Amino acid sequence: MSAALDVQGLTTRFETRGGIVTAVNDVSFSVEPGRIMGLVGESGSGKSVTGFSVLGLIDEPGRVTDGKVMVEGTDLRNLSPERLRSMRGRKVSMVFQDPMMTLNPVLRIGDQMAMAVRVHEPMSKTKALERAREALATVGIPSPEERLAAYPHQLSGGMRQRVAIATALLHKPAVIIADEPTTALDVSIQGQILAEVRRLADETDTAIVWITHDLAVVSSLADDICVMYAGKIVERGTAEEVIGQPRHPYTRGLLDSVPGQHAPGTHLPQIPGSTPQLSQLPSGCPFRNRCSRATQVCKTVPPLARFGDHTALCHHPLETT
Ligand SMILES: Nc1ncnc2c1ncn2[C@@H]1O[C@H](COP(=O)(O)OP(=O)(O)OP(=O)(O)O)[C@@H](O)[C@H]1O
Repeated sequence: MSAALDVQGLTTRFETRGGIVTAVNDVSFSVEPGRIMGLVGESGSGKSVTGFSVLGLIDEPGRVTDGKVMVEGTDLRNLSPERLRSMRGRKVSMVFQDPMMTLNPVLRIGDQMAMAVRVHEPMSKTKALERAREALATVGIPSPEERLAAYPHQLSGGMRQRVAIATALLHKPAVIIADEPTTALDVSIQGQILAEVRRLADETDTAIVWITHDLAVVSSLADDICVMYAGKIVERGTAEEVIGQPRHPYTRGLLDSVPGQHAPGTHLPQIPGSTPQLSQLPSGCPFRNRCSRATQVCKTVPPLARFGDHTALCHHPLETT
Protein backbone atom coordinates (compact mmCIF):
# COMPACT_ATOMS: atom_id res chain seq x y z
CA MET A 1 0.00 0.00 0.00
CA SER A 2 1.38 3.47 -0.78
CA ALA A 3 1.81 5.94 2.07
CA ALA A 4 -0.68 8.74 2.70
CA LEU A 5 2.19 10.70 4.25
CA ASP A 6 5.84 10.09 3.43
CA VAL A 7 8.39 12.32 5.15
CA GLN A 8 12.01 12.00 4.10
CA GLY A 9 15.04 13.72 5.62
CA LEU A 10 13.02 16.54 7.18
CA THR A 11 15.31 19.06 8.85
CA THR A 12 14.24 22.25 10.63
CA ARG A 13 16.59 24.78 12.18
CA PHE A 14 16.08 27.77 14.45
CA GLU A 15 18.37 30.73 14.72
CA THR A 16 18.73 31.41 18.41
CA ARG A 17 20.97 33.65 20.50
CA GLY A 18 23.08 30.59 21.29
CA GLY A 19 23.52 29.82 17.57
CA ILE A 20 21.67 27.68 15.06
CA VAL A 21 19.86 24.69 16.58
CA THR A 22 18.53 21.73 14.64
CA ALA A 23 15.14 20.98 16.23
CA VAL A 24 14.22 18.36 13.62
CA ASN A 25 17.25 16.49 12.39
CA ASP A 26 16.92 14.35 9.26
CA VAL A 27 13.58 12.85 10.26
CA SER A 28 11.94 10.26 8.02
CA PHE A 29 8.72 8.31 8.50
CA SER A 30 5.67 7.28 6.56
CA VAL A 31 2.09 6.56 7.50
CA GLU A 32 -0.23 4.41 5.45
CA PRO A 33 -3.96 5.11 5.04
CA GLY A 34 -5.93 4.09 8.11
CA ARG A 35 -2.87 3.76 10.32
CA ILE A 36 -2.04 5.76 13.42
CA MET A 37 1.59 6.65 14.03
CA GLY A 38 2.46 7.75 17.56
CA LEU A 39 5.28 10.29 17.70
CA VAL A 40 6.57 10.17 21.26
CA GLY A 41 9.25 11.86 23.32
CA GLU A 42 9.88 14.15 26.25
CA SER A 43 9.18 17.86 26.12
CA GLY A 44 11.60 19.61 23.77
CA SER A 45 12.40 16.53 21.68
CA GLY A 46 11.06 18.15 18.49
CA LYS A 47 7.63 16.53 18.12
CA SER A 48 5.60 19.71 17.61
CA VAL A 49 8.20 21.26 15.33
CA THR A 50 7.99 18.08 13.23
CA GLY A 51 4.20 18.48 12.98
CA PHE A 52 4.40 22.16 12.07
CA SER A 53 7.19 21.45 9.56
CA VAL A 54 5.04 18.84 7.79
CA LEU A 55 2.30 21.44 7.37
CA GLY A 56 4.68 24.19 6.26
CA LEU A 57 3.81 26.26 9.34
CA ILE A 58 7.30 27.10 10.58
CA ASP A 59 7.94 30.82 11.00
CA GLU A 60 11.03 32.92 11.66
CA PRO A 61 13.40 32.38 13.41
CA GLY A 62 12.83 28.83 12.15
CA ARG A 63 13.15 27.33 8.70
CA VAL A 64 12.71 23.91 7.13
CA THR A 65 16.08 23.51 5.47
CA ASP A 66 15.79 20.05 3.96
CA GLY A 67 13.57 17.12 3.19
CA LYS A 68 10.45 16.00 1.40
CA VAL A 69 6.89 15.95 2.70
CA MET A 70 4.86 13.83 0.31
CA VAL A 71 1.09 13.77 0.80
CA GLU A 72 -0.54 11.31 -1.58
CA GLY A 73 2.43 11.74 -3.88
CA THR A 74 2.65 15.58 -3.85
CA ASP A 75 5.68 17.17 -2.20
CA LEU A 76 4.24 19.97 -0.04
CA ARG A 77 7.64 21.65 0.07
CA ASN A 78 7.55 22.29 -3.68
CA LEU A 79 4.15 24.01 -3.66
CA SER A 80 3.48 27.72 -3.96
CA PRO A 81 2.13 29.30 -0.72
CA GLU A 82 -1.30 29.38 -2.36
CA ARG A 83 -1.36 25.70 -3.31
CA LEU A 84 0.04 24.78 0.09
CA ARG A 85 -2.82 26.67 1.78
CA SER A 86 -5.27 24.81 -0.39
CA MET A 87 -3.75 21.43 0.59
CA ARG A 88 -3.83 22.40 4.26
CA GLY A 89 -7.24 21.72 5.72
CA ARG A 90 -8.26 19.81 2.60
CA LYS A 91 -5.66 17.03 2.27
CA VAL A 92 -3.80 17.45 5.54
CA SER A 93 -5.19 18.97 8.74
CA MET A 94 -3.89 19.65 12.21
CA VAL A 95 -5.54 19.27 15.61
CA PHE A 96 -3.90 21.19 18.46
CA GLN A 97 -3.77 20.65 22.21
CA ASP A 98 -5.97 23.72 22.67
CA PRO A 99 -9.14 23.40 20.55
CA MET A 100 -9.49 27.19 20.64
CA MET A 101 -6.53 27.31 18.21
CA THR A 102 -9.08 25.96 15.71
CA LEU A 103 -12.37 27.37 17.00
CA ASN A 104 -13.54 30.96 16.82
CA PRO A 105 -15.12 31.93 20.17
CA VAL A 106 -17.60 34.40 18.66
CA LEU A 107 -19.11 32.16 15.98
CA ARG A 108 -21.62 29.36 16.35
CA ILE A 109 -20.09 25.92 15.72
CA GLY A 110 -22.25 25.38 12.61
CA ASP A 111 -21.37 28.76 11.10
CA GLN A 112 -17.64 28.32 11.51
CA MET A 113 -17.65 24.73 10.30
CA ALA A 114 -19.72 25.70 7.25
CA MET A 115 -17.22 28.48 6.53
CA ALA A 116 -14.37 25.99 6.79
CA VAL A 117 -16.13 23.72 4.30
CA ARG A 118 -16.81 26.52 1.83
CA VAL A 119 -13.23 27.85 1.87
CA HIS A 120 -12.21 24.82 -0.16
CA GLU A 121 -15.47 23.67 -1.78
CA PRO A 122 -18.10 26.06 -3.10
CA MET A 123 -21.55 24.85 -2.01
CA SER A 124 -24.71 26.18 -0.42
CA LYS A 125 -24.64 26.92 3.31
CA THR A 126 -27.34 24.32 3.86
CA LYS A 127 -25.17 21.65 2.25
CA ALA A 128 -22.11 22.83 4.18
CA LEU A 129 -24.07 22.62 7.44
CA GLU A 130 -25.11 19.10 6.56
CA ARG A 131 -21.43 18.20 6.03
CA ALA A 132 -20.63 19.78 9.42
CA ARG A 133 -23.40 17.78 11.10
CA GLU A 134 -22.07 14.55 9.58
CA ALA A 135 -18.53 15.35 10.79
CA LEU A 136 -19.80 15.99 14.34
CA ALA A 137 -21.64 12.66 14.27
CA THR A 138 -18.48 10.91 13.02
CA VAL A 139 -16.58 11.89 16.16
CA GLY A 140 -19.37 10.66 18.42
CA ILE A 141 -20.96 13.99 19.35
CA PRO A 142 -24.49 13.39 20.63
CA SER A 143 -27.31 15.54 19.13
CA PRO A 144 -25.02 17.07 16.50
CA GLU A 145 -27.90 19.19 15.18
CA GLU A 146 -28.12 21.07 18.47
CA ARG A 147 -24.34 21.52 18.74
CA LEU A 148 -24.29 23.33 15.41
CA ALA A 149 -26.20 26.17 17.06
CA ALA A 150 -23.91 26.34 20.10
CA TYR A 151 -20.98 28.67 20.72
CA PRO A 152 -17.68 27.05 21.75
CA HIS A 153 -17.95 28.29 25.37
CA GLN A 154 -21.22 26.39 25.75
CA LEU A 155 -19.42 23.07 25.27
CA SER A 156 -17.22 21.10 27.66
CA GLY A 157 -13.47 20.85 26.98
CA GLY A 158 -13.87 17.30 25.67
CA MET A 159 -16.72 18.36 23.33
CA ARG A 160 -14.72 21.33 22.07
CA GLN A 161 -11.83 19.02 21.23
CA ARG A 162 -14.20 16.67 19.39
CA VAL A 163 -15.50 19.66 17.40
CA ALA A 164 -11.90 20.58 16.54
CA ILE A 165 -11.29 17.01 15.35
CA ALA A 166 -14.56 17.09 13.37
CA THR A 167 -13.43 20.36 11.76
CA ALA A 168 -10.16 18.69 10.75
CA LEU A 169 -12.24 15.94 9.14
CA LEU A 170 -14.54 18.16 7.06
CA HIS A 171 -12.74 17.56 3.79
CA LYS A 172 -11.95 13.92 4.50
CA PRO A 173 -8.21 14.63 4.54
CA ALA A 174 -5.66 11.96 3.74
CA VAL A 175 -3.65 12.93 6.81
CA ILE A 176 -4.34 14.42 10.24
CA ILE A 177 -1.53 15.62 12.50
CA ALA A 178 -2.78 15.72 16.08
CA ASP A 179 -0.52 17.49 18.59
CA GLU A 180 -1.31 16.36 22.17
CA PRO A 181 -5.06 16.87 21.60
CA THR A 182 -6.19 14.95 24.67
CA THR A 183 -3.46 15.95 27.13
CA ALA A 184 -5.54 18.63 28.83
CA LEU A 185 -8.62 16.39 29.22
CA ASP A 186 -9.46 14.10 32.09
CA VAL A 187 -8.60 10.45 31.68
CA SER A 188 -12.08 9.06 30.97
CA ILE A 189 -12.84 11.71 28.30
CA GLN A 190 -9.38 11.11 26.86
CA GLY A 191 -10.16 7.38 26.63
CA GLN A 192 -13.46 8.05 24.81
CA ILE A 193 -11.80 10.35 22.30
CA LEU A 194 -8.98 7.89 21.66
CA ALA A 195 -11.56 5.17 20.97
CA GLU A 196 -13.35 7.47 18.48
CA VAL A 197 -10.07 8.34 16.77
CA ARG A 198 -9.18 4.66 16.45
CA ARG A 199 -12.58 3.96 14.89
CA LEU A 200 -12.19 6.95 12.62
CA ALA A 201 -8.83 5.79 11.25
CA ASP A 202 -10.27 2.33 10.64
CA GLU A 203 -13.44 3.55 8.95
CA THR A 204 -12.24 6.56 6.96
CA ASP A 205 -8.72 5.44 6.00
CA THR A 206 -7.30 8.71 7.29
CA ALA A 207 -3.62 8.42 8.23
CA ILE A 208 -3.03 9.96 11.65
CA VAL A 209 0.14 11.21 13.30
CA TRP A 210 -0.56 11.39 17.03
CA ILE A 211 2.00 13.51 18.88
CA THR A 212 2.28 12.88 22.60
CA HIS A 213 4.74 12.66 25.48
CA ASP A 214 2.59 9.87 26.94
CA LEU A 215 3.64 6.36 25.97
CA ALA A 216 0.58 4.92 27.72
CA VAL A 217 -1.64 6.82 25.23
CA VAL A 218 0.17 5.61 22.14
CA SER A 219 0.40 2.05 23.40
CA SER A 220 -3.39 1.84 23.39
CA LEU A 221 -3.95 3.86 20.22
CA ALA A 222 -1.10 3.63 17.72
CA ASP A 223 -0.24 1.02 15.11
CA ASP A 224 3.31 2.28 14.77
CA ILE A 225 5.55 4.32 17.03
CA CYS A 226 8.45 6.68 16.40
CA VAL A 227 10.38 7.75 19.48
CA MET A 228 12.06 11.15 19.23
CA TYR A 229 15.01 12.45 21.18
CA ALA A 230 16.87 15.71 20.58
CA GLY A 231 15.37 16.13 17.10
CA LYS A 232 16.05 12.59 15.89
CA ILE A 233 13.90 9.51 15.60
CA VAL A 234 15.86 7.12 17.81
CA GLU A 235 13.52 4.12 17.61
CA ARG A 236 10.73 3.03 15.32
CA GLY A 237 8.60 -0.05 14.88
CA THR A 238 5.12 -1.32 15.33
CA ALA A 239 3.54 -0.38 18.66
CA GLU A 240 3.73 -4.00 19.67
CA GLU A 241 7.47 -4.14 18.99
CA VAL A 242 8.40 -0.81 20.55
CA ILE A 243 6.30 -1.29 23.68
CA GLY A 244 6.79 -5.04 24.00
CA GLN A 245 10.47 -5.16 23.16
CA PRO A 246 12.05 -1.69 23.25
CA ARG A 247 15.50 -1.60 21.71
CA HIS A 248 16.69 1.89 22.57
CA PRO A 249 17.68 2.57 26.19
CA TYR A 250 15.77 5.88 25.99
CA THR A 251 12.52 4.08 25.09
CA ARG A 252 13.15 1.60 27.92
CA GLY A 253 13.54 4.57 30.29
CA LEU A 254 10.31 6.17 29.04
CA LEU A 255 8.44 2.90 29.51
CA ASP A 256 9.83 2.41 33.02
CA SER A 257 8.62 5.85 34.02
CA VAL A 258 5.00 5.21 32.95
CA PRO A 259 2.92 5.24 36.17
CA GLY A 260 0.66 2.34 37.12
CA GLN A 261 2.96 -0.59 36.34
CA HIS A 262 4.87 -0.69 39.62
CA ALA A 263 3.80 -1.95 43.05
CA PRO A 264 2.00 0.75 45.05
CA GLY A 265 4.37 2.79 47.18
CA THR A 266 7.46 1.95 45.12
CA HIS A 267 9.51 4.76 43.69
CA LEU A 268 8.83 5.40 39.99
CA PRO A 269 12.12 5.16 38.10
CA GLN A 270 12.95 8.30 36.10
CA ILE A 271 15.47 8.76 33.31
CA PRO A 272 18.37 10.54 35.03
CA GLY A 273 19.18 14.09 33.93
CA SER A 274 17.01 16.18 31.64
CA THR A 275 16.55 16.73 27.91
CA PRO A 276 19.71 18.44 26.71
CA GLN A 277 19.71 21.95 25.27
CA LEU A 278 19.89 21.52 21.51
CA SER A 279 22.73 24.04 21.41
CA GLN A 280 24.75 21.90 23.84
CA LEU A 281 24.38 18.37 22.57
CA PRO A 282 27.22 15.98 23.35
CA SER A 283 29.15 14.51 20.42
CA GLY A 284 27.95 11.17 19.04
CA CYS A 285 24.80 9.86 20.67
CA PRO A 286 22.77 12.75 22.13
CA PHE A 287 21.42 10.45 24.87
CA ARG A 288 24.79 9.15 26.09
CA ASN A 289 25.07 11.41 29.16
CA ARG A 290 21.83 9.96 30.53
CA CYS A 291 22.32 6.38 29.42
CA SER A 292 23.38 3.55 31.73
CA ARG A 293 24.67 1.53 28.76
CA ALA A 294 26.93 4.27 27.38
CA THR A 295 30.59 3.47 26.65
CA GLN A 296 33.42 5.28 24.85
CA VAL A 297 32.02 4.28 21.46
CA CYS A 298 28.88 6.34 22.16
CA LYS A 299 30.98 9.46 21.59
CA THR A 300 30.73 8.53 17.90
CA VAL A 301 27.58 8.75 15.76
CA PRO A 302 25.33 5.78 16.57
CA PRO A 303 24.52 3.27 13.82
CA LEU A 304 21.00 2.18 12.92
CA ALA A 305 20.52 -1.20 14.58
CA ARG A 306 17.95 -3.29 12.72
CA PHE A 307 15.67 -5.98 14.10
CA GLY A 308 13.65 -6.59 10.95
CA ASP A 309 11.67 -3.39 10.33
CA HIS A 310 12.09 -2.39 13.98
CA THR A 311 15.10 -0.06 14.26
CA ALA A 312 17.03 1.81 16.94
CA LEU A 313 19.71 4.45 16.55
CA CYS A 314 22.10 3.03 19.12
CA HIS A 315 25.54 1.50 19.65
CA HIS A 316 24.22 -0.79 22.41
CA PRO A 317 20.60 -1.67 21.64
CA LEU A 318 18.79 -3.90 24.11
CA GLU A 319 18.90 -7.49 22.90
CA THR A 320 16.22 -8.89 25.17
CA THR A 321 14.04 -7.49 27.91
N1 LIG B 1 10.39 29.56 18.10
C1 LIG B 1 11.49 28.87 18.45
N2 LIG B 1 12.68 29.49 18.56
C2 LIG B 1 13.80 28.80 18.87
N3 LIG B 1 13.85 27.48 19.10
C3 LIG B 1 12.70 26.81 19.01
C4 LIG B 1 11.46 27.46 18.69
N4 LIG B 1 10.48 26.53 18.67
C5 LIG B 1 11.08 25.36 18.98
N5 LIG B 1 12.39 25.52 19.17
C6 LIG B 1 13.39 24.48 19.51
O1 LIG B 1 12.86 23.23 19.11
C7 LIG B 1 12.89 22.32 20.20
C8 LIG B 1 11.78 21.32 20.06
O2 LIG B 1 10.54 21.95 20.32
P1 LIG B 1 9.14 21.20 20.21
O3 LIG B 1 8.08 22.17 20.59
O4 LIG B 1 9.04 20.53 18.89
O5 LIG B 1 9.27 20.08 21.31
P2 LIG B 1 8.16 19.03 21.74
O6 LIG B 1 8.85 17.69 21.70
O7 LIG B 1 6.95 19.18 20.92
O8 LIG B 1 7.91 19.45 23.23
P3 LIG B 1 6.54 19.85 23.95
O9 LIG B 1 5.89 18.53 24.27
O10 LIG B 1 7.00 20.58 25.17
O11 LIG B 1 5.78 20.71 22.98
C9 LIG B 1 12.84 23.19 21.43
O12 LIG B 1 13.43 22.56 22.54
C10 LIG B 1 13.64 24.40 20.98
O13 LIG B 1 15.04 24.15 21.17
